[in-house]
Parts: sequence; C-alpha cells; structure tokens
Amino acid sequence: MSQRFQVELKKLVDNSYEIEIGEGLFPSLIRDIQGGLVPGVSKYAIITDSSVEPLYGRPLLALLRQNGFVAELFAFPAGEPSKTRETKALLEDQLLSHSYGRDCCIIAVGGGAVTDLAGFLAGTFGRGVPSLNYATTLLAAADASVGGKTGVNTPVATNLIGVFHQPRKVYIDLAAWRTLPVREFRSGLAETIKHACLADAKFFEYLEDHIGKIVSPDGELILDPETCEQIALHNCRIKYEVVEQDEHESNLRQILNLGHTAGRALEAVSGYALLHGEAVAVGLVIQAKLGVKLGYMTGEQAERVAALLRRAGLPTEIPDAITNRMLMDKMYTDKKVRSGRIRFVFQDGIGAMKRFADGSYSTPVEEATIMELLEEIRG
Ligand SMILES: NC(=O)c1ccc[n+]([C@@H]2O[C@H](COP(=O)([O-])OP(=O)(O)OC[C@H]3O[C@@H](n4cnc5c(N)ncnc54)[C@H](O)[C@@H]3O)[C@@H](O)[C@H]2O)c1
Ligand SMILES: O=C(O)C(=O)C[C@@H](O)[C@H](O)[C@H](O)COP(=O)(O)O
Ligand SMILES: [Zn+2]
Repeated sequence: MSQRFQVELKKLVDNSYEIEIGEGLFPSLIRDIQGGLVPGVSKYAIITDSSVEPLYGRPLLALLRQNGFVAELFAFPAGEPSKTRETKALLEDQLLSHSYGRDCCIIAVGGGAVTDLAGFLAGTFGRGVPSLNYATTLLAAADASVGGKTGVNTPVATNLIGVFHQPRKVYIDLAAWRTLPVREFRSGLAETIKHACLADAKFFEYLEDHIGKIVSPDGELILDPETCEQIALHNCRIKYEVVEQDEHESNLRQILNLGHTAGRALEAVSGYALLHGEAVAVGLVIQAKLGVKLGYMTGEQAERVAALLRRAGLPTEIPDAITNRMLMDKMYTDKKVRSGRIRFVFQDGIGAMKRFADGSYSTPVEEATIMELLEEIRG
C-alpha cells in the first residue's frame, strides 16, 4: 500500500522591488546598500560588458571600494553574440575562482544583454543570489531591466534557456543615454513603441508628437530631458503593471511579446546583424499587417504604427537576405508555439490587445496565412 503526503509550499514569496529613474544613480545605489537593501551580503560582483566597463562599470567599482565594500568587476565582450551559456559559464568560473559564494550580490551594469545574462547567472549561482539592475541603455530602461525575465541565446533561437529572477532594485540612469550610439538608442525606441501599441493610445500619440525631441531625422540624439523622463516612466509603468498581474507569463504577460513572434525569429536568422529592437520593429509591422488581414486593426492604424517606427529611424521591412521560409522555420522555435502551431499576440487597434474567445492573449495562425502575408509584404 502506498503512502501519500502533501508538501505545502503555498507561502507567497514577496518579489516586490523599487524602480528608480534619474540622472547618475550610483550615489543612490551606495546609499541603498548601506541602508540594508540587500541584507547578508559580504561581496559584490559587478557584471558588465567591455564597452560599458570603462564608462560605468569601473567608476561604480571604485565607488563601492571607496565606501568599504568588497567588490570585483567581471566583464564579457559587448554585443548580443556574447549572450550565451558559454559566457555565463566563464563568468561563473571567474566568480568561483574569486571565492564568491551565496553571500554575494550581483550588480548588472549595462544594457539588456547584460541584465539578461547577469540576471540568469544570479538566478542560478549558488541556487540563486540577489541582483541589482543598473540600466544604461534605453532598451534596458524601457524593458529588459524590469520584470525578471533572464536568459541566454542558443544556436537554435534567442532566450531559450533562462529563469525568472526578479532584481532587488532597478536603477534607470537617464544620463547614460547620452553616451549611447544612436542606433542602440533607436533599438530601445522599438520596445517603447511596442509598449504604447499594446497598452496606451495616449502614450502612442505622445510619441508621435515628441519623437523629434529625442532623436532628429538625420540621426542626432537630442534627448530633451522632460521627454526622456516621460518615456522612462511610461515604459516602466506599462511593463510592471503587466508583470505584477502575471509574473511568470501564464497568459497576460504574453502581450509584452507583441512583435516578437517574427521579431525574435528575424533577430536570430540575421545572425544578430539586426539589433533586438530593429528586429522587433519589423516584427511589429508584420503583426500589424497580419492583424489587418485578420480584422483586428484597420489599415490606417497599421500604417500609423509603421510610420512612427520609420520616424524613429527603425527598419520596417524584412531584409532581402532573409527568405520567407527562413523566417517561418525560425518562428517554430518561439516559446509561444503550442502543439506545433505558431502563435501571435495582436493589437486591438492602437493601445489595447486582442483577447481571444478562449481567454488567451495569443492565438494560433495558420502557416498558409502567415506565408500569404509575407508574400504580399514582399510585393
Ligand atoms: N528580459 C527582458 O524582459 C528583455 C526585454 C527586452 C530585451 N531583452 C534583451 O535585451 C537585449 C538587448 O538590449 P540592449 O539593446 O540594451 O543590448 P546590449 O546590452 O547589448 O547593449 C547594446 C550596446 O550598447 C552598449 N552600451 C550599453 N550602454 C551604453 C551606454 N550607456 N553608452 C554607450 N554604450 C552602451 C553595449 O556595450 C552594447 O554594445 C537582447 O538580448 C534582448 O533579448 C530582454
Ligand atoms: O518581459 C516580457 O515578458 C517580454 O516579452 C519582453 C520582450 O521585449 C523581451 O524581448 C523578452 O525577452 C522576450 O521574451 P521571450 O520569452 O519571447 O524570449
Ligand atoms: Zn523584446
């Protein structure tokens, strides 16, 4: 006769944390850890990339040490191709060889590739240590540093391996945007436009009116301070309000994947020649046009989305080198695929998302319908 026991694990873990938006937030970070933000920590590990290291990583390391903290910096080569299991393993070995253990805190300083990789490392190192995200790109500020999705790419597709690991605090340094290459800044605008498309028609209009205050048509960063602050605030609010309701993406959180079914596939198929935001921009247009075909938006609304992306200096067309077949095959690796069927999330006009009859925010779309649209787009 068998015996049965229930393991009761219903106690809720409080994963709440603060997001601070401002210029030059190192002093605030130091005050926070002096004030006990991350209790029980005796060592800090700054994880950053080779471009961010001299700009922000080293200055933070110096400040931590000046304030009596034990800290080291670990950097990996900048760029999406570094966001791999191999880089994570190298960093883990470096931490272990510096005697880092469960009493450490990881401070991710950089863009989304850094917060994804360092967050994944923090989620698994010693079975999980606390982490802080110090976002230095618009994309990380708008999206990647908030919400606890962490992970790495594999040769098959992006972000396939990872964990949910919420940071203890997120710092969004608006001053860091001034050193960003314009192409990287624009990449962050794609996720910004995505957020407006999925949740906030007024924010979409705001972006239509204010895009010229942050970047000029000839590619000069203008970065009007008030507009930058509004953009950071709106992005964070839209993202955390979704994450608060569905931290582990059981349904609602799928809406943050708007434009990503095709976007992530394009990013991978391009061999990361397309930046994440650039691929998402094209993915947003594909989603909008498919949405028109399926009756979820008007042609005029889809054109507004494409027009705003173009004004932000983002690509809206599939690169010639990527065939429809390549794109289609890669879409089958998307995490939303169920029973071998590609699923999309769709805008319901501008500023809202379509919810389907079964209650889900994603819906399967037949390969033939997607292929037909891709052929129409190519003209
Ligand atoms: N976890 C999430 O929810 C989430 C959301 C969106 C995107 N992402 C991930 O984020 C990544 C893209 O983020 P990203 O665009 O920030 O990439 P990134 O971290 O690679 O940064 C882009 C480039 O800018 C450089 N850089 C960073 N800050 C700088 C600064 N202030 N001045 C000068 N150069 C600077 C970096 O060295 C890098 O070369 C992708 O891996 C994507 O999958 C994750
Ligand atoms: O936070 C989320 O949820 C998102 O989907 C945000 C996306 O912008 C981000 O690119 C995310 O990493 C994509 O997740 P994935 O599970 O499709 O890899
Ligand atoms: Zn994204």
